Amino acid sequence: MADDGDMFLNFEIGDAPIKQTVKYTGGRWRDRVKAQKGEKGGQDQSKQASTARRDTGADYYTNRAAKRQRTEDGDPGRFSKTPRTGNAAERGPPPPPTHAMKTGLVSSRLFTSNPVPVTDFEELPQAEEAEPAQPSNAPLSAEAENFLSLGLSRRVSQHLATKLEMKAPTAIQKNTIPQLVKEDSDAFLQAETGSGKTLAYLLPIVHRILALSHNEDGTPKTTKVHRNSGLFAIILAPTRELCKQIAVVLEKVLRCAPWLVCTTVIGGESKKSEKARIRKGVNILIATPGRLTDHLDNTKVLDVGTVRWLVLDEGDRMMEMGFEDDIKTIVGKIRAGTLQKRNAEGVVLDGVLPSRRVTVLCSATMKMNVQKLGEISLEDAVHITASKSDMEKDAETGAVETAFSAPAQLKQAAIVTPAKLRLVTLIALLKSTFARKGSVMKAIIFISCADSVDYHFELLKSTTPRAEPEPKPEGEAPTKPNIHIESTVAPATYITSPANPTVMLHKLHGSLAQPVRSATLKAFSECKDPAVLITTDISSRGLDVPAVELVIEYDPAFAVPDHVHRIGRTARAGRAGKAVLFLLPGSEEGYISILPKSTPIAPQLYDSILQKGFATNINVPGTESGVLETDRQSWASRAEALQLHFEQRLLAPPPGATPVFESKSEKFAASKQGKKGKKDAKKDENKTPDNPLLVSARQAFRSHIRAYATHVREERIYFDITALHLGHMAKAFGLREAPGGIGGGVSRRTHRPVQPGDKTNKTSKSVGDGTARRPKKDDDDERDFGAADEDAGRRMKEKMKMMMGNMASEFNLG
Ligand SMILES: Nc1ncnc2c1ncn2[C@@H]1O[C@H](COP(=O)(O)OP(=O)(O)OP(=O)(O)O)[C@@H](O)[C@H]1O
Repeated sequence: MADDGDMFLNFEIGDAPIKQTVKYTGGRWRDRVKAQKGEKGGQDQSKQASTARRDTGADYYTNRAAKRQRTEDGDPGRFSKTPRTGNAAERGPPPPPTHAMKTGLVSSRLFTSNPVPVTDFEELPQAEEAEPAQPSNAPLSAEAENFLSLGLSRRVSQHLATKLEMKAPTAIQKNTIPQLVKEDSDAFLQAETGSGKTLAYLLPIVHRILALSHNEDGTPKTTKVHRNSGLFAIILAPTRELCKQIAVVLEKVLRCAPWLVCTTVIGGESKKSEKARIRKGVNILIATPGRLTDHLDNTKVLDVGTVRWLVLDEGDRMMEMGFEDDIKTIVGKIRAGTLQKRNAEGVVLDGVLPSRRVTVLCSATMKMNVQKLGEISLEDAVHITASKSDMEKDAETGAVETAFSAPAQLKQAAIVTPAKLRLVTLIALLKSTFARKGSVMKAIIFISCADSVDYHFELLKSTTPRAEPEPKPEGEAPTKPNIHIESTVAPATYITSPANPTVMLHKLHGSLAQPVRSATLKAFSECKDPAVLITTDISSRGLDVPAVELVIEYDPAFAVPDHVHRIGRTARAGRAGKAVLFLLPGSEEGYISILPKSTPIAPQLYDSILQKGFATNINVPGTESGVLETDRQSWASRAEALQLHFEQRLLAPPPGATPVFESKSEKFAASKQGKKGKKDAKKDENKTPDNPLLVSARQAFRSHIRAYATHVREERIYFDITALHLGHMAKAFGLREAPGGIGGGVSRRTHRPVQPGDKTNKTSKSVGDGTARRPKKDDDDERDFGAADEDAGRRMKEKMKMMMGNMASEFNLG
């Protein structure tokens, strides 16, 4: 069945519902055509429609769908590369008729020509049915274990219990702390996400530095230690956010020893002020590799002669981000200098601090590059895991074989959603998640790239201007608006409900200026209202926001270990959590089979999500009634009306502008309608300014498709760009057809509208076929899809060639 409804929509602009010719079904073909012509009121209009139909490529859907049905191999054991197509109606209970079907009003067809999942969902346990498992990353029982018995001083243990409310260690802390307190060997810590690895390495370091000036019982020694006594530890982490987070944890611990000082040196901040802080004296330095290398080269006052610990947190990520050379330089420089046995003030360090330089490598997952990092940085390291039996096994075999998995208490589900329905399913899921106040406080949505994050944030945020803050009583200073979060935090009207009227939307990615990134993360962490963070993989590592109860992978991770880190943002330290993965029907369903799971991942069909999410009205910002008007109150008609609403928003001309057209075919058809020549249409093209949301949608779509081509090689069998239906995927971006310019000269984040708070508008940098190497960055960032790898570039080209051959007219590629 062709997606006929779409072709007429290509002409439609503005908010008002548009009259469409009634679509006739049943009966003989000739009669249907006759009736259709009669309805249209004449030969001319009918001709025009058929031209438009050809131009928009609507026939393509019919042919392609029919072809798919014919080539269906029907082997249920295999994931067919090209999924079956069919109506939702063919797969089970038919969806309620859409309001378009009933009334002849235009709707955006979502439920036709969709691929059918290859999994038999009825056979599988549903997400809700899974038994809750015992938490695997929770603190141990306080009766059985405490920090004092692990060898930490009374001062530190009491501080943890009374001020930080941590009475007992987690399993990884139990196994790490005694080792690092007593021994001086290198260590490789590997444990689940949210299991407390940060304190596992920080506490022994603080304990041993504290021992320079204090006895075991807490009584002071004659030696005094202060910020100028030397730099004793360096902690490296891949992202600025993670560095700041580690610093916050360490500062809390150091409140029991306020004479010790830690600081961060990270990219995106003033080097001058970092130098000044180093000059004032620091005992523990937390840094991103790029910035530390810079300081080692240029900041003379940075003396690493007293450094006893080098911690590499999220080691695999640092390798992945191209910091291998920086890490080699750092390790080399630290090892090169003579180890000072006494500090400048004559305090004897050896015996209390390790008598050699200790390197600690931390990771929740194990990748090949971690082994390489181990070779660069570790010498005879002990492998420490949460389970003693794993450690014993590894010690016996001499190998590091511990499998990584998600925390046992984390509930996981996969929603198999056709591309066209992705956007409305996401909103339905969020709507039902936040339906009741207090049910879920915070959710994180992972999206493939920064452009797409920007677009989804703009699309979902409220369009109504924010209310002015209440005036303060006289004499009181007015609260200053936080300028850093003006463009990254906004109410999310579409996903609210009468019971939960305020949900705050946040966005975070690596192309935002550092003060904006920090302020946004802070706003999300401290938000008292329910909150959603839309983000890239920049937030997948180490981020610890305790109230995150739901993680949505709207775009699957580029490699399985990244998936484990992403879902690990919830279910931390023994808390409950849920993770939902969006997959397309067909080969993507097979991805579930390679995911490490402590509990089964229950695949779910999108129908139930839509049904639940759109059981009630959808709130829409900026309209008089405040809700989305549909003439039928069924979930399916609400879904289609919402999709149409988004498509209309994208096509609405900016205030005071002439209408904007999405494709050449639209321009051509519109020029014919208005009895204009092609020349006039060309003139219009020059005059018509694009709606910024439409520009953003196109850019997001392009970047998303490029990103899709960069899944790791082993997983491309599931994420096959050549099997992706670009037209359907465009719908998930509110676009009526896929924009061109995906495969050719790829420009790096340039067409994105500049937003307040963004870093300098990076100049356009064409990288030809997308094969250029990633530029070396000052610091952390997420993937840059302008510079997709060579292989991805080739596959993109293949895909484009294939698409060009079949449907150049539909997608306007060229
Ligand atoms: N002994 C403890 N008792 C209670 N809570 C703890 C304990 N140790 C750590 N936590 C809490 O557990 C959470 C997760 O800790 P942390 O961020 O160190 O985990 P992680 O293992 O490094 O996770 P990831 O691999 O995701 O980076 C933090 O909120 C921390 O405060």
